[in-house]
This record gives sequence, structure tokens and C-alpha cells, in this order.
Amino acid sequence: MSVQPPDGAHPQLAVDIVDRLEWVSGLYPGYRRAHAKGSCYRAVFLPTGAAAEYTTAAHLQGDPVPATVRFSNFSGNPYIWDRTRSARGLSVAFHLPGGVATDLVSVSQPVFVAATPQAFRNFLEAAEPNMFTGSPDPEVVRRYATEHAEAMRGLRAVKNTPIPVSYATIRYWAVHAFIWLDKMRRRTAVRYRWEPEAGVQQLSDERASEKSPTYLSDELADRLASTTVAFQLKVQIAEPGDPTDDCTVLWPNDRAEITAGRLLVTGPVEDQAKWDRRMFDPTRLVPGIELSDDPVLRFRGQVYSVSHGRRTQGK
Ligand code: HEM
Repeated sequence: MSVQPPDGAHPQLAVDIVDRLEWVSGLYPGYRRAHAKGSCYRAVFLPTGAAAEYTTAAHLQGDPVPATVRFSNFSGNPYIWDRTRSARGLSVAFHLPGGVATDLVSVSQPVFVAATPQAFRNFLEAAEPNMFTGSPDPEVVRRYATEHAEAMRGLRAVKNTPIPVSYATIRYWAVHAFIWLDKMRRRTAVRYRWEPEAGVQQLSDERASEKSPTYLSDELADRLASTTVAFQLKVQIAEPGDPTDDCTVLWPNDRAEITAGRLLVTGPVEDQAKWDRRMFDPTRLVPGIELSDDPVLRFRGQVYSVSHGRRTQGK
């Protein structure tokens, strides 16, 4: 297992961004500074073997792999109502022999709102609540969007995020490009997506208004008692020239795609507190996978460590 070091470390920017996340969502000691509300579940990943042609990564070959997953809501507020229109997360830790793990962290939108860590810092500055109204100043947000045209697709995705029927009826994207390496060290750029086997299902505003503040975890408990919760791991294969360094840009729809495996969620973990403390880190990789040159991806491990450090010290 390796947590790949970033090319350029930005320790001060990571601290600045975590401070700003606290300002935008509020400070909740002991909780993640983003995706604070969530729960962890046992799971198993069943690889199809289709990825083995492109990567030697141990969890993508053929044998079933035990996994732990965490479903979450985007906000840093752990009490946020589930019927809020905002992104949801699906984080997966694949457990390999010898205590090794590799993580895949995904959200319910295909692109991000910033192409660089610095631009995301500027976005948070624009999203800061005005001290008199308690809400972001629409004029400041508009200015950010004008100055960062590349953010428009991500901002639109945030605005139109569906309110899901269930955590099990959402499509989740890992957003960034990753690099797969085969036995000959040949490199292929890929992007991951979890496709829900239950289909994508969302609530109308009227139906959502009837839902309880915790309906997503309640619904998942009921669903797991009576049926299987499953996702297929779809992997888009880049063609030469497809950008790997920009998580605000999609690759064309006609790129080849493989189904790398099936994730079956089986039930809640017994030790919820232990698993919730864990840091799910998109840069925790195994041989056969490398980080792409996406600066946001390379930065995430640093900023997650700052948040993890604070919350595990009860701050
Ligand atoms: C510069 C960009 C980003 C910043 C500053 C940021 C910040 C954070 C922070 C502080 C946490 C809490 C970490 C912890 O305490 O364990 C977090 C969690 C999370 N982030 Fe990000 N994030 C960024 C980009 C992204 C992107 C592009 C995605 C899309 C996949 C994403 C998805 C998630 C998810 C799903 C979680 C919850 C992980 C879990 O279940 O533990 N983030 N983020």
C-alpha cells in the first residue's frame, strides 16, 4: 500500500482551506470538515476480471475482496437534514491480504467545482456566509463563476443535485483520472463510476418535504433487511489526448468502458465509531494504480490529513 506524496506540498493552503470549510459549514468538533454526516457498512467487491488486462492492482483481478463503505452527505454539518439538495458520497476501502487497503472515494456528481486547490480556496471564499444575512453573497458567487468559467459545469451539477430515494439509488463518480499500469508497465488513464443496480431514483420536492431528517440511513437499514444493495464499478478508458489533469472536464461519452466488478453492501459495521474515525483517502493506492497529474487529486491527501488530525483530537 502506498499513499502517494503530492508533487508540490501545500501545507499552508491545506490549513487555510480547512479553516474556510469550518467557516462555511460551522465548526463541529470531532467531525469531518466535509461529509460529516455518514455511516459505515460491510461489503464485498466481486471483480469481473475485465480490468486485469490493464492493471495489476490486486483488488481488480478475480478474487472477492472484503470492503468497508461509507455513505455520506456533503456538508461539514453532521446534523444536516438528509432532504437537503446537496452532493452525497460513497467511499470504499478495499481490504487486501496483510492489512493493506486501497480506497476509492466518489460523489454524486461527475465533475468538481474547481480545477486547482487554489481555485477551490477562492470558491470557499465566495461561498462564505455574509455576516448579516448568514448566506453566501449571490454577487460574490456570481463573480467567482465569471472568473472561473471552468467551474460552471460543477456549479450547475451542485445546483441540480437530485434528492435521492436512497443512498442505493445514486450514481457516484470518483471524478479524477487515475493511471492504471499493466504487467508490462503500460499506462492507461481511467475514470471510475459506481452504477446503482437499483437504478437512479430521485424524489420530487413534494415527496422530499415529507421525509425525516435521517431518512437516508433509515431507508438503507430497511432496504438491507430485505434486499441486496449493489453497485457496478464502471471504468471509462481514456484515448490519447484526453485530459487527465482537470477534474472540471468530462471525457467524451463514446470512450470505451468496462465493468470492473460488483460491490455488494451487506449490513452496518459493528464498530461504527472505529470506522467513522478512519480517513478514506483517494491517494491510498496499491501497485498497478498511480495518481494522475490532476493537482486537486494530488492535494486531497494533505487536506484530509488536516481534517482527520483535528477531528481525531476532538477539535
Ligand atoms: C480541493 C478539493 C477538496 C477538498 C479541500 C476536500 C475536502 C474534504 C475534507 C476536509 C474531507 C474530510 C476528510 C476527513 O476528515 O476524513 C473530505 C471528505 C470527502 N470528500 Fe473531499 N475535498 C475535495 C475534493 C473532493 C472531490 C473532487 C471529491 C469527489 C470524489 C470529494 C469527495 C469527498 C468524499 C466522498 C468525502 C467523504 C470521505 C469519507 O467518507 O470519509 N472531495 N473532503
